[in-house]
Amino acid sequence: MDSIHGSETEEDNVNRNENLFNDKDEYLEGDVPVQEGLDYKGVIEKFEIDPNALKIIEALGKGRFSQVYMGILSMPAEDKLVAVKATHIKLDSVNAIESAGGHENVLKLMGAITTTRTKFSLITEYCERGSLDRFLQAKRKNENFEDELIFEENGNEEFWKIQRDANWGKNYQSRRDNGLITTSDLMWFALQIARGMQFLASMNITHRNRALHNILLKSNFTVKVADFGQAKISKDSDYAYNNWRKETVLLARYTALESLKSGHFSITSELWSFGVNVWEIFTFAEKRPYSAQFDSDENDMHIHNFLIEYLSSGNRLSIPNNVPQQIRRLLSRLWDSDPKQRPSFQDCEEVIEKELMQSCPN
Ligand SMILES: Nc1ncnc2c1ncn2[C@@H]1O[C@H](COP(=O)(O)OP(=O)(O)OP(=O)(O)O)[C@@H](O)[C@H]1O
Repeated sequence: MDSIHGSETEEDNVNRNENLFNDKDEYLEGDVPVQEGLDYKGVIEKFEIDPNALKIIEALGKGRFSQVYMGILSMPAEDKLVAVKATHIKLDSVNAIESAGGHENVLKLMGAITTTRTKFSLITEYCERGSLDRFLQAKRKNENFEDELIFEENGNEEFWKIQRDANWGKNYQSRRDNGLITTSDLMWFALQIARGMQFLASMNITHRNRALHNILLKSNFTVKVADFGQAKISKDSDYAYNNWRKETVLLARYTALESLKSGHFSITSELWSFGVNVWEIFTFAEKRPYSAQFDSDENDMHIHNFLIEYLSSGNRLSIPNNVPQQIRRLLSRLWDSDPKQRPSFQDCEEVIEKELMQSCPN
């Protein structure tokens, strides 16, 4: 599947610039020392970027703690399109990001501005198709999804479209070029997330900030896990504590049962969250997880207790019909209440790769 490439369509850009804001001039003119109390760990010298080498082009979006711009970074050999994330929260994660940026499916840190701007900025590689949740939402909205699963009349056995139509596999590139995505593409996204997460796990980095909007997509359909480590906000001030509380509530829908109970995260709890990401992919991120059972304000603190009760009673997210049987089984194992029973990221990769070989052997 590594050879699969896609080109950007107009429709893919739907919503991408939805959150435009107009304060870039103010940002560009800022030239004061970084705010006092900003508790980032020192970025080693080679990562510090000269602000004069960076030109802001346009705003891309806004997170809860940050504003993101597209920019051009002048480098010795070439000029590069980059994303500039201006953030004012305390970060524990710069060192983690630095050391982790060596995998195809992990967002690459190009540098940081820590000394001369009003805002601390992280400069990362630019992902043309933006966040995966919005990309999928647009595909669903424009009916640009082709389900490749075929069920026998008795409904018990499933086949791949390619098993009934040998030409189907040959045309995947032109389908992508026409803006259509398929079940194989969904599995391809899931596989790449597993690879990125496996890499982070091998470096002992727990992602923690696991929602699908933190997964970004390049024009060639390469997935980049982003924003890892950034939820590790220190608890020693009221401000940070309140943000940490909000973060906990927002991420509860992605959090493993045992972590909801204990507040502790581990590689095995990351596996549960990965399962929720796969569920989001196959539901086109149309709704937040558990919104059928508990749809409320994002800051509703009750979600935490609700989920502990709901999941402890053995309930899980209901898996839609477009999920292939093997992936369905994988999800059930990822959501095992016993963390030891969960498959590893490597196991996940194997299962998804095997399915992809069936559905899209090209
Ligand atoms: N490297 C990037 N390339 C292209 N677009 C990006 C990049 N990073 C972020 N964006 C865009 O900017 C938006 C905001 O990103 P950001 O990471 O600040 O917030 P978020 O992840 O959506 O929310 P939060 O930080 O609150 O979890 C994203 O949804 C995405 O559309």
